[in-house]
Formats: sequence, C-alpha cells, structure tokens
Amino acid sequence: MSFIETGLPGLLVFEPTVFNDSRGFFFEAYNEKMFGEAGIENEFVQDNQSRSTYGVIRGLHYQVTPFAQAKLVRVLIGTILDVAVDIRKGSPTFGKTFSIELSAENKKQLFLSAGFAHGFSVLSETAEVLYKCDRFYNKASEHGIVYNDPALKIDWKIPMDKAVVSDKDQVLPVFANCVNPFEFKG
Ligand SMILES: Cc1cn([C@H]2C[C@H](O)[C@@H](COP(=O)(O)OP(=O)(O)O[C@H]3O[C@@H](C)C(=O)[C@@H](O)[C@H]3O)O2)c(=O)[nH]c1=O
Repeated sequence: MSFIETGLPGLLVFEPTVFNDSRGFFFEAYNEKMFGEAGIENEFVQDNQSRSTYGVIRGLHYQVTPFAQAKLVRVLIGTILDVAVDIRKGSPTFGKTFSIELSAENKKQLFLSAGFAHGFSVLSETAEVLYKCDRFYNKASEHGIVYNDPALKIDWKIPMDKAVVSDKDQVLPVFANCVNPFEFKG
C-alpha cells in the first residue's frame, strides 16, 4: 500500500497493493497498522455505503465538533470524482479544492481529516461508494456548502444539465456563508 501526498495537509491518497491471480484479485482495503505508519491514527466507528446513478452529485458535506468526521472513501462499483475542500481557517490551503477519480478499477482511496467538506459526482452508469467515518452520524451537526458555489467553481466532470442533486443539497449555503468552526491545527 502506498500513500501519496495531495499538497493539502490532512488529505492523502492511498493505493493498495493488489494481488491478481487466476481466481481474480485480493487486496487489503484497510489495515490499521499501515495507516498508523502513515500518521493516520483515527479510529473508524461507522461505515457508510451509497449507490447513485450517473450525474448524481452528493455534497458538499461535513459535520462540526464534537461530531466532525475524518473519512476514508473508496468505490466498490463504477467511477466517481471525489472532491474535498479545505475549510480550516488558517490552513495554508484554506479554500483549496482537491479532486480525484476513485473507481472500482483503480481501487484508490481518499483520506480526509476533519475540516474538509466532502462531495462526489458519479461518472459511470452507477457507482457504489463506501466510506469509513471516525465519528457517528449526528443530524444536528450536519452542514454543507452548495455544489455550484461560484467562488469554488468545482468542475464535477459532468454536464450541469445532467446533474442530479437532492433538494437538501440544492439549498446549502455558499462557501462564504457556511457554518465553519474549523481552525487549522497544523
Ligand atoms: C450521512 C448519513 C445519513 N443518514 C440518513 C439520513 C437520510 O435520511 C439518508 C440520506 O442522507 P443524505 O441525503 O445526507 O446522504 P448523502 O447525501 O449521501 O450524505 C453523505 O454525503 C457524502 C458526500 C458525505 O461525505 C457523507 O458524510 C454524507 O454527508 O440517510 C444516516 O442515517 N446516517 C448517516 O451517516
């Protein structure tokens, strides 16, 4: 398994070592010891799985303290564009966006520390996404930023007339007005 820096502190890409043989493939999707060696000591307590069709955009979402979540995202079926936005005030990359294609094929995973807003778009006919979280879901702590924020200008890699967005996500605030208690801790 290799760990690749993204240029944004607290955001890392993981590429597992895949063992192919005549039966198919095998890989360790998560190994606490190896993640620990990469400086990730988060204790994951909840796994979420969602299925979406082409053009779906979920996000941008985050929970705030004491339920602020680190997430480890991967794809079981299909391809997504996974997007993280650094919203930690004082961070050297505050307001910066990072996007990466995660797919069942490339088996890459994105680790996001608390303090990133997270979302994804579905680039394949369907996609099933699985992500580990280090805090439980807490509805009252949920906040977000609207996917088509004019300042962030995220390219979701789908035509905007094909975008499928929940009612809840369409009315999220813009980045400049979002609820944001996050401070960069280095
Ligand atoms: C996130 C979540 C939702 N739910 C419920 C609430 C709701 O009735 C239903 C669907 O919820 P949502 O519409 O919020 O699902 P979704 O839009 O997929 O929300 C997710 O988006 C991605 C991008 C993230 O990063 C996640 O943290 C989460 O916010 O599932 C839970 O029971 N537990 C959970 O952890």
